[in-house]
Amino acid sequence: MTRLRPSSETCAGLFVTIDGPSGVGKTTTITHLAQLLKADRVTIQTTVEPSRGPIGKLAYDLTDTVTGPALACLYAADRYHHLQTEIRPLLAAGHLVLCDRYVPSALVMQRLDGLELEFLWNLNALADRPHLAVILTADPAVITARLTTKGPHNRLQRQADSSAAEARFYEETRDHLDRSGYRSLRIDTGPLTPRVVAAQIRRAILRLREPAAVELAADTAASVDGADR
Ligand SMILES: Nc1ncnc2c1ncn2[C@@H]1O[C@H](COP(=O)(O)OP(=O)(O)O)[C@@H](O)[C@H]1O
Ligand SMILES: Cc1cn([C@H]2C[C@H](O)[C@@H](COP(=O)(O)OP(=O)(O)O)O2)c(=O)[nH]c1=O
Repeated sequence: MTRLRPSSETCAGLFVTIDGPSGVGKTTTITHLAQLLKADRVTIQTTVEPSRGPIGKLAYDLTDTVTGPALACLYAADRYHHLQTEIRPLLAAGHLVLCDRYVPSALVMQRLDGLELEFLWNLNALADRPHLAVILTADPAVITARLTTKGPHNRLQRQADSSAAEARFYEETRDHLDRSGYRSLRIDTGPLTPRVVAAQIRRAILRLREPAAVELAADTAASVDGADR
């Protein structure tokens, strides 16, 4: 199978993506993670897919009425435009880019529409590989409860047993990403507060940036872990 383009190995910044079933806690975790990284004086930019640009808005608005390969192409088109207009320039300028949903979401959500993993992988083959792909998980019952609190937004999220199906497809997706050379980090968020989840991701990011920084920052991270569990 085709490999995704390695993320700008020559770029100055770091590209970190966060995926996981709808309602698992991606957006909440990113808010905490951004706070932690800003306190570390890391220059970060958060972004989201579908993007806030014209193709992203179209994909979001049409998710209830457009299905299958047509919808998959809309999300992929948004991703390529997002990379070109926003993500790559930020990386080139040395930012840490945190993206709420990326290719793994396509490999899961469009499977809920009956598409094959191989088709989706090939459709996204030219999308840059992130330096770190975080996959948040939890027991499907926990995810369903969180999604119910939030309120499902669209046709894909309202399907019967969608949380269980997403959780299952994420397991397959993560195996596939690992075999394809992605560096992934899986976190079971069931027993953890969002701040502890964020602290775990922060440590992985610091390790990527400069291994020596982990030791320097260990005290702070440990106090966050301990205080919020
Ligand atoms: N680690 C966590 N533990 C408990 N509840 C959480 C956790 N993370 C998120 N939540 C709650 O779950 C709901 C969905 O979170 P959200 O971040 O919007 O999910 P997503 O972006 O993955 O759809 C929110 O009510 C949020 O407060
Ligand atoms: C990035 C991406 C998102 N989506 C869908 C998943 C969500 O249902 C929707 C984004 O809606 P949103 O309400 O922002 O979901 P969440 O808060 O759970 O992240 O877009 C795809 O179907 N394919 C994709 O490639």
